[in-house]
Amino acid sequence: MGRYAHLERALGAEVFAEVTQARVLVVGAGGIGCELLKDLVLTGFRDIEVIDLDTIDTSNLNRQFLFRSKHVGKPKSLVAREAAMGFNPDVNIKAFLGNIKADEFGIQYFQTFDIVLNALDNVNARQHVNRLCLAANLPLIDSGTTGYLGQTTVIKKGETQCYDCQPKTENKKSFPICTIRSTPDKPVHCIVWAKELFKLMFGNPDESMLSGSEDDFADDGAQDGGDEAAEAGKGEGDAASGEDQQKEREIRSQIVDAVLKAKPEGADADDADKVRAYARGVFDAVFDNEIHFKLKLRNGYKGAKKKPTPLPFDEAMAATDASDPSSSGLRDQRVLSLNECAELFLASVAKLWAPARRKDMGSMEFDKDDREALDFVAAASNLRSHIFGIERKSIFETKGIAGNIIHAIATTNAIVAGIQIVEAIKILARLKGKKISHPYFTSAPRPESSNSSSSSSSSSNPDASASPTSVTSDSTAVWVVRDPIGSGNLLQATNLDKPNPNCYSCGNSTMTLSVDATSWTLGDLVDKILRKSVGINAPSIMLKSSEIYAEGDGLEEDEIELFKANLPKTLVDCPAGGIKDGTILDIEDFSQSLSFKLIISQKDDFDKDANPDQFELSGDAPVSKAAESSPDEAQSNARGDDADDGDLEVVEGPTSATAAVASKKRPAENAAVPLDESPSGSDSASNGSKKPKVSEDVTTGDNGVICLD
Ligand SMILES: Nc1ncnc2c1ncn2[C@@H]1O[C@H](COP(=O)(O)OP(=O)(O)OP(=O)(O)O)[C@@H](O)[C@H]1O
Ligand SMILES: [Zn+2]
Repeated sequence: MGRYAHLERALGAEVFAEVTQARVLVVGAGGIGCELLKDLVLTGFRDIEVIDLDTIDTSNLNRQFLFRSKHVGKPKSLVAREAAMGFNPDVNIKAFLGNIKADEFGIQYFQTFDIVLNALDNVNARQHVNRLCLAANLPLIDSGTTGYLGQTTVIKKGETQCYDCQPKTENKKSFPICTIRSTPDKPVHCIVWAKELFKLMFGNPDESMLSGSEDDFADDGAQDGGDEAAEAGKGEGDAASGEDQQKEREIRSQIVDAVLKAKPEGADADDADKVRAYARGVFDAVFDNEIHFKLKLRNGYKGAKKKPTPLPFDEAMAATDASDPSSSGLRDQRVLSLNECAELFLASVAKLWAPARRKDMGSMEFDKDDREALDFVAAASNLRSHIFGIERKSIFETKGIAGNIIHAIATTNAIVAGIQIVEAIKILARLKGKKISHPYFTSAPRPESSNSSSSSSSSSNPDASASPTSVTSDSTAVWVVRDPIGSGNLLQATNLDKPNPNCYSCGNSTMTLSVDATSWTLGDLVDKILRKSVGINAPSIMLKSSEIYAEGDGLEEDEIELFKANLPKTLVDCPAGGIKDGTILDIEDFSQSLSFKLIISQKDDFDKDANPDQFELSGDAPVSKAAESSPDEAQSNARGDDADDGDLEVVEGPTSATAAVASKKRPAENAAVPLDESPSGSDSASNGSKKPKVSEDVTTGDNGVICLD
């Protein structure tokens, strides 16, 4: 124990003993997860399990210090385990390569732990862990970072807000199509355009807004002022705009010809000169001819802050501008010269046409980690930026913008992981009713007024700090901020919020049902639980966004038949993946204006005498929300439902993983602290809402913008 003597002194022998005995689950072995494992082992924790679904990528090595280049391609969890055990071979770490959402990690699995530490990068997995921790009544410590900003929070059923208590508002940014096509004035506009060109050249051209289908013209027409303009009728402007549109169409079809019809086919594709000629043809079409012709139109580039200048290929190749001398020598960190951009454009097209990649031609999707795709987008966007007089960006910066990421910083990850450990120790001490000697651990959260933002609607949790039974009495949410606040602190603690009573995950309307899902049928569930125990009249049951059962008015004959056919099925054999341990059902009764979540916990060892019905139901029965506003709205937000209004949006900057914990009490200086997550991750919007056709990066329509195209 010698190596831990200092910890024993700080924590006291009793609490330290709890640390050595606690069973800890770490979810994620990426940037934060690696730090957590190292910290846990060095703090004396000995019984740890870690789960991660991914393998190690070269790009992880700069901050995930348990990994070395020889580990690239190996499972993160297993390698992290090996490395962490190197710090103390006596610890017991179990590692799983798998998805935390897999059936094997259900409520029963969670219940074997004392505490759960999240080190995840997406909303969906966080929501899942949150719900399982609620169902298993386990304390969860969540964390996240975005660049220099970070945050940790503690979640405990009934005591604090859970991850779903605050609806997540995605930080979506939309760009009008005409900005992307004709009037860019920021690097991001050119990068979005370059991704559309990538789609046109290598992906599904129909999905590229540069393909210029007739539909697009119709849409654009609507933007031009829509019905009113159409009705205003026959003015000269309209005639001009009609003429312009005709020419515009011609220009666009020339581009499409250069990109699609001139594609090197068959043997030509193996001929380097032919591929280069193709790349050159595209260059001429989009960087020279289009600009040249559109400038001649009456309304050409109307609304552009700065008129573009065509860029003939030879001019680009002969350019002698230096690449940014102030930046480092690394190619990705430098702003490339014009000549380098042109060369990179040709070279990346050639590499994307290499035989190994050709099978994906026509279906490629831009991926920021795909070297050639990134080079292409960096080259094309910078060439366009030059044409429109917009500042150019390094490949590294382009990667961030194109992939909607904020680069992770190792130090921030290390800080939040350290805080998670401190918070974990506080909770463990409370759980076991032990006192920690060191004052750091027992100082109560600071008063909200001293550090909260202007929002006053957020309620602190005086109950939690006051109640001796609460395990989160000493717990705080902690913010890592970029600029020192007050006395020079970069860390700021705030009280934990009380649970939101209307939360669909932890609010009153959550019940847990323990049954044997392999023998109970859906009919049993409807009859014994929903009707007899909960008192539902006309239940509708949703499983992962699919309705598996419903009754009541307004159903078609064939629907009724379909639902009835599900009743004799055992729970595990129900549609949409079945109902099993950890499944969360959304139950609704429209006739009573009532809805709640039913969490299933697998159990088959009931005492048949004491419990002849062989089920246990816990939680408060739902109450009718007829008079209240329904939580559905919040729910759909939090799930990232897209409003189906045909708008196309780009998620800019960090999303809300964090809004999660980042409720209203964040320090004012720190306007948006999101958790570590690639906002482009589609995980957060996975409920099958219809994806817009053109592009996820671009939106149609922007009031008041007159669009030529
Ligand atoms: N559902 C899930 N089950 C298990 N592990 C998950 C799940 N979702 C995400 N993870 C893991 O969480 C970790 C998050 O770590 P981190 O944010 O550092 O991501 P990364 O993929 O390593 O880095 P980057 O996204 O910046 O390239 C990743 O290793 C990822 O595999
Ligand atoms: Zn909640």
